[in-house]
Order: sequence, then C-alpha cells, then structure tokens
Amino acid sequence: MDSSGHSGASVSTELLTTSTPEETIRVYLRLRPKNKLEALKRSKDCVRLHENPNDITVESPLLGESTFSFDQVFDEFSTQEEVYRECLSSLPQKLIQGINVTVFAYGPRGTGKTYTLLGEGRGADLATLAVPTDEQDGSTMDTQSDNSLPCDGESMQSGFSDNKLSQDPQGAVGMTPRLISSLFDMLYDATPSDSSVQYSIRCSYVEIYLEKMTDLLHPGGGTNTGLRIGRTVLDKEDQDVCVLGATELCCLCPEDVFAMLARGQAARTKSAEDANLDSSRSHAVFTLQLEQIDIVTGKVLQSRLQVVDCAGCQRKSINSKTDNPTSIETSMINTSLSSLQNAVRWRLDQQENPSKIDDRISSSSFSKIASLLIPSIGETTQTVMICTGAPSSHNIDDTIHAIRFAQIVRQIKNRPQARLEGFSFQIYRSKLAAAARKEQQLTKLITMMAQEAKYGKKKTREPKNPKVWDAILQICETDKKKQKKNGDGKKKKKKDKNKDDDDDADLCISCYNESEQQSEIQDLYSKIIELESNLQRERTAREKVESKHRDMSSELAALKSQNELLVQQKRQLEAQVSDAKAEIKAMTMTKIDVENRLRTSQFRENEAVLFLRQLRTFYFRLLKNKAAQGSGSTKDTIQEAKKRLPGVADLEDLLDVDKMMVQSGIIESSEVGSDTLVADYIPSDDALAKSSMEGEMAEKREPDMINQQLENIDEISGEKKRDHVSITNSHESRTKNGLTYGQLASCRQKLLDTPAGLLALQKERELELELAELSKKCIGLQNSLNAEKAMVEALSGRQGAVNKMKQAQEVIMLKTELERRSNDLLAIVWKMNELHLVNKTIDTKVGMREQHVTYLEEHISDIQAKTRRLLSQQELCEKKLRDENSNLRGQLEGLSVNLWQLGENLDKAPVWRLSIPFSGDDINLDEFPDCRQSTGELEEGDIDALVEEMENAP
Ligand SMILES: Nc1ncnc2c1ncn2[C@@H]1O[C@H](COP(=O)(O)OP(=O)(O)OP(=O)(O)O)[C@@H](O)[C@H]1O
Repeated sequence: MDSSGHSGASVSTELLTTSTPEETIRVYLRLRPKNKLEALKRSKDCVRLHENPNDITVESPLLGESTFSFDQVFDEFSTQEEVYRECLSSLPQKLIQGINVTVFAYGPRGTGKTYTLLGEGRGADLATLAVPTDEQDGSTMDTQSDNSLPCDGESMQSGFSDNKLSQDPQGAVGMTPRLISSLFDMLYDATPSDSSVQYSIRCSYVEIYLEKMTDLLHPGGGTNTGLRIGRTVLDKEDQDVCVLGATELCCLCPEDVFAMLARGQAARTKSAEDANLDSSRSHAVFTLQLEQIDIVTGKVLQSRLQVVDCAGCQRKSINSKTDNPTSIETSMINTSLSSLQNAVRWRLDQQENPSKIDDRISSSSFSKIASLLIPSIGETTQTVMICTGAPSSHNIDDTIHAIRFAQIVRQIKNRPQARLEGFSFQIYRSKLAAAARKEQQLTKLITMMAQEAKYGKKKTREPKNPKVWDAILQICETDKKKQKKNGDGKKKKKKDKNKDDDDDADLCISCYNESEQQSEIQDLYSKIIELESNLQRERTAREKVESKHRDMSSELAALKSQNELLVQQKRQLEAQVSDAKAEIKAMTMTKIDVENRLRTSQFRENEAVLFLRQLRTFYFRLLKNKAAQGSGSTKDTIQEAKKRLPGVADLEDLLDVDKMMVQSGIIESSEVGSDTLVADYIPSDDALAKSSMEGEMAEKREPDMINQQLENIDEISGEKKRDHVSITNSHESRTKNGLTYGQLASCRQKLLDTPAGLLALQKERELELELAELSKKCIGLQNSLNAEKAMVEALSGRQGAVNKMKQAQEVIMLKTELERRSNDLLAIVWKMNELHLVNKTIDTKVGMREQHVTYLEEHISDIQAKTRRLLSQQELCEKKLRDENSNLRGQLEGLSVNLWQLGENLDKAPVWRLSIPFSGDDINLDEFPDCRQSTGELEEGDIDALVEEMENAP
C-alpha cells in the first residue's frame, strides 16, 4: 500500500490481509441548521461548542446541562466535504484492504441523517449523477449471482466515467456517493492493464419498515416476503450478516451505484410530519460487496460496505391514539431502536466483563436493525457512527437521548480485520460438486419422506420404509448436537477438513430451521410489540391509579399525623385531668377533715354552753340557799362550789355571771337576774347522737363522698355545686339542736373571732375558692376533652366524606358532560332537521328550475327549428338571387363591348372588355351582418332576442 492510501501496487500483485489494533468505534456529532419551523418558533440554541472540537455542552430545561465528548463535533456550518474528509475519507482504502466497513447514522427525526448520508433532497441529486444508459436496465442491472462475475480493471475502466462529484458545485452530495466515487477512483488507479486481480462489486438496498424487510430494488416483487437476515459463511469463527433473498446488482461504475441508490431511495417509505416534511419512516440498509480475486494465486479478498440510515427516533409520541398509523410507526421505530440500544449495551457488557456472558440475551431477540448492526459493533468491522442533532430547544431532549446512546457506542472497541480466503477453481468445483451431491441426497430424502407421509396418511399403518425415519432421526440428532454446540459458545472448533461436507449439510438444515425460527421469531416479535403496547396502556392506567393512591395515602398520612397530634393532646389533657382529680381528692380530704373538726368544735361548744348554763343555775341556787339559810358569805359559797366542782377556776370574777353570759350570747338580756327565766339548755339526745353519728358517718362516707365528688366533676358545672349546697344544708341541719339560730350564730361568731376560728374560716374560704376554681378547671378540661373527641370523630369520618365527595364530584362532572353531550346531540339533530328542510326546499326549487329549464329548452328547440327553417329559406332565396345574378351577368357580358373596338391598343390582352361594375359574388357580407351565413346554431344574444320577441308576441 502506498502512503496516499491507494492500495493499487499491492492489490495488483498480491492480495494481503490487514488487521489494525483494537480501537474504539469512531463517533461523530453533526448539528444541522435551524429549520423553518424552529426559526418561526424562535426556539433558542441549547448547544454550546467548545474550543476543543471534540466537546459539546447541551442544555435542556428538563435534563439540565451536560457536556459530552465525540471524535469530532460538526456545527451547522460544516459542509459535506468537511464531514467526509474528517470522518470517512479513510474508509475506501480499508475496503480495498479487505476490511468490512459500516457507517450508520443515528439521531432524532429530521436532524439530517439522510442529508448526511445521501445529500440534499434526500438523495435527489443521485439521479442526476447517474448516467441513465441502457446498461443500467440491461446488462449491468440484472439480478444476483449471475451478474456477480468478476471483471478486470479494463472493464471497470470502460464503465467508469469522470468523477461525477465535480458536477455538484454546491457540494451537497452525501457521504455514500462520496465513498463510492472514492472507492471506484482508488480501484481504477490501482488497476494497471496487466493486473492479475479482478474485481466484482455487487450492491443491494433494503428497508425495514414496521419490522418487515422490503427490497428497495425490487419493491413490488414477490421476493420481499422471503427476505431474512442470514450469516455469511466465509469464516465460521468470524461471522457477518447479510440479507438473504435481497436483489444484488452488479455495478461496474459509480453511476451504476448512484442509479441504483436513486431507484431505491424513490421506493422508500416516507411520511410528512411537522418535524420533517419528507420524513423516512424506515431504516435503510445499503450494502456493497467488493470481491477481489487474484486469478493467478487463486486468493480472494472479500469486504463489504454497509451504510445504514436509521429511522429517526422520537421519544414523545405525536398522537397518543394507539391505532393511529403514525403512532404505530413511531412506537415500532422506538421499539426497534431501543432494541438496538439494548444490543449495544449487551455488547459493552460483554467487552467489560468477558467472563460474565449473559445467556438470557440472545441475538434472536433483537430487532432486525439491531441484528444487522450488532456484528459491526465490537467485532472485526471498521465502524463509524454519525450522530445527528438539532441545536434548537424544540426537540433538544430527543437530541440528548441520541447523544447518550452515541456515548455508549463510543466506548465499544472494534478490531478491524481483513479476511483472505484461499481460492482455487478445483476447490471451488469440488465444493460445488459436494453441494450438488448433498442437494441430490436431500431431494431424494424429501421425496421419500413425502411418499412415506402419503402412505402413512392413507393406510394409517406403520411406515413402509423405516430407513427414512432413521435418516430423519439422524438429521434431527445432528441438528440438536449443532444447536447444543452453538449454545456452548462455539468453543469447540472442528479441525478436520474432511468433515466439511457434513458440516455443510448441517448448515443447510440449520438454515432451514433458522428460516422457520425466523418466521416464528417474527410472529413472536409482532406479538411482543402488541403486548408491549398493551403493557404500555396498562402501565399508564396503573400509574394513574398509583398517583391517585399516592394522593390518598398522603392525605391519609396527614390525617393520621393530625390524629396522632390530637391523641397526644388528649393524653396530655387526660394527665392534667387525672392530676386535677388527685388534687381535688386531696382537697376534698382536707375539707372533710376540716368539717369534722368543725363538727367536733361545735359539739364542744354545745357542751360548754350547757355547762355554763348549769353552772349559772347551780350558782343561783347556791346563792338562794345561802340567802334562805341566812348564813354564809358569798366567798364561802364559792369556796364550797370550788370544792364541789373541782377544776373550776377562781369564780370571783364570775360573780356577775349574767353579764358575762349575756355578753357571750349564752343567755338573753331578759333572762338576767333570775335563774328561773333561763331556759333549760338540754341538747336533745337526737342532736347529741346525730352530732356523734354524723362524725362517724362522715368518716365512713369519706371515700364514697370523694368518689361522688370526683364523678360530679365529670358532670356539668351546675351539678358540682350541689355537694357544696348539701354540705351547707347538713351544716344548717345541725343547727336544729335546741339552740336558737341566733344563739348558735353568736356562739359560732365568738368561736370564729378567736384566732384559730379565723384561721379555720380563712382556710375554709380558701378551700372553697380552690374547689370552685378546680371545678371550673375541671369543667374546662371536660369541655375541651369533649371537643377533642368530637374533632377526632369528625376527622375519622372525614376520609370517608372526602371519598364520597370525590365520587359525588365525579358523578356531577359526568352528569354535566352527559348533559352537554345530549345538548350537543339535540343541537345536531335540530341542525340536521334544519338542513333536511333546507334540502327539501332546495330540491323543490331545483325541480321548479328544472321544469322551467325544460320549458325553455323546448321553446328554444322550437325557435331553433324555426330559425333553421328561416335560414334554409334565406339560403334558398340567396341561391335564387345568385342564380339570377349570374344570369344577369351572362346577359350583361353579352352586352359588353371589346376595348379594341373603342380604339384601345392592347397587345397583350386583346380580349379585355370594359367591365361594368356589379356586386354579385363580390358582395362583402361583413358589411351586411344580417345577411351573414349561419350554421343553424343560435348565439346567446340571438336566443335572448328571440325569447324576448316571443314573450312580446301577442
Ligand atoms: N447539515 C445540514 N445543512 C443543511 N440542511 C440540512 C442539514 N441537515 C439536514 N438538513 C435539512 O433538514 C431537513 C431534514 O433532513 P433529513 O431528511 O436528512 O433528516 P432525517 O434525519 O433523515 O429525517 P428522518 O429521520 O425523518 O428521515 C432536510 O430538509 C435537509 O435538507
């Protein structure tokens, strides 16, 4: 190979295999200029180019800002020439070196994939580049193998015209024509006249639309149904793919290829969407097979160029209706492209973890485009990816999605390698013979099987020839073994070349099985797509339900937290209530204690009053006795009394007993002076018993009373005071003990005047106040507790109410919708009735018009007939006139005089006569329009005039 990249010298003498070191797939990004729609919408630029041409920053409102690296980024001003020079110019040389080359364009819709690969107008220029000669339709454009005969450099040369790209001044021609032109240039340069190397170039062009393959070179042909993806059998270790059954055209010059591309491009499936007015909705795969055969050495070097124009990915569906054809197309494209993405990820996984081979994924589960592209990713092919994108914000998320995929592809490593096959005509012939033998055997076998099947069906007996079944079983076993061998990762190689024939047979059978499997896979694939769309629907429904569920859950959680808060508050309040209850209990105990003490003191007071009264009586009796006896002094009496009443203090100060007792309120002032007036103060037994009993009962009653009081706390505030009143009443009841109320009151007042009494009173008041306060507090607490309870109940009932409310709202909405629809329907019905009426009226009017027209037509035809008659009469008259004229002329001629007779010397015309002017044939009819000759047809004006005439006629 020379440094210019032309492999001519080496190719012409000897074919050499080449292999290059492992390298990552080259991935380029090309941005297109804003289209009209984007300019109209004034969408802003979302990409930022860096100084380094490898990097780009993309900003999306949804996905944020991210920076990506490529082998090179081409902005919207880049030309086709630049892109070709930087990305693909080295590829023709690789092809000549025997390396398989794949170029694929990937990107969102309308971002310039087809523009980049084929050129302006989606390859419309190709037709002008191609030379429409008879050769294309005839000898060079025939199908497949027959025309794949090798041709030497001279025949190439003869079919090869000047470089057509020079005819493209705008330089809009795409990558594929450039590649082809360059390849032919190189082959032409590399082929001296004495070269022993012959070339053959065969091309095919297929599209994949809705997962069905179509032959673009034979679009209406029956072969389309049989198209399937197969493996090339050149090297069993390193297999490539091909489309079996596709038309292959033998091309001798670039024009042949351009014409073929133009033909295929015209047959591609397109649809006009807003994103791209001429959008291709299919994946297109162009394949060029280059075969270089050294007829001296018998070596053959095969390589293929594959150019794939992927359909544009579009993540958000334009129309959500699933049965819409556009939507189906889009979903199919997205499914097939996501399969391609999965395949690439799987390959990357394989490369990163070679030990961990994922058995679950097999290439049979990939989409067709993935199956075709995957052998070029991570294998021995030289692969270039051109990712296209739009810089505007309009569809930036789709661009980012494509860029992310490109980033994955960029991590995959390929090891481009050429495959050189030893070739000799003997081997070729022997292979052919072996294949023919095999075919014969198989045909025989199939015939026997058919007979066997026929025999078995009719007679329902055992098969006649068990050998056939043995053979079938053997084939099946071989097939099984082969499948198992494939499953084991193809680790074992068969080195024995003598078994080649058997292998070929196995291959045929597996191919047969493979075709069945392919059709099955296709069915399954369509089923999967259907299921996926169902799944998508289900998912959307589920998401809706889930979002509803989430809303409800969040509402429930909020309610729960509210509830918990309330429960906590309730607990706090309950604790407060229990504290208050304990306090009340303690207070009540204290109160009861104080009351008991009060009762005891009253009892003592009663006793004291009794004692004092008795003492006074005794004192007065003593005085009386002494007075009656007339002996003794008061002092003696007192002394005596002292003796009789031990413990009595010095009574001298008590001499004025009455005064002291009146002052103490023990006796009335009226009682002063006489002891007889003093009423007996004998506390009744009842009072005494009651007093003592009440004390006992109060002691017993204490716990009951406390409980009662605590219970009463729980009741409303009014009830609480009852205890207090009852206590007061009991206190009042105790006053019925013989003493007057005033006495008791004064006595009590006296007691209360003492510091202890004052303290007790104060204590009592404080206690009462505290009790009142506590009661109030208790009531408040009870009220708030009741309120909390009510609130908890209300909240727990609220969720149900919310659901009901929602349902009710939905029902109302549906009702309104129904009403609206029915109103619409009524309006439509009214409109239809109206239209019906209008229609009817129009019909009657039309009928009348038709009658009128018929009437007019009849009249017109009458008039026409009359006119015709008149005209014929006129003609007759004219004819008569003309005849008469000619008669007259004859007569006049007879009367005319020769000029020579008048002395005129006319040598040349001796017969000339003096002509008398006459207007016979020379009449100018234009001067007499009424006398114009008529064809019998009436002019419009004439008809009007006639109609008017008729109408005016009497
Ligand atoms: N780099 C570019 N320079 C100028 N015009 C471009 C460029 N790229 C694309 N265009 C224009 O954008 C439009 C869409 O391009 P094209 O049809 O190639 O897109 P696509 O990606 O193949 O679309 P689809 O996926 O829908 O088939 C065309 O009118 C084309 O002329």
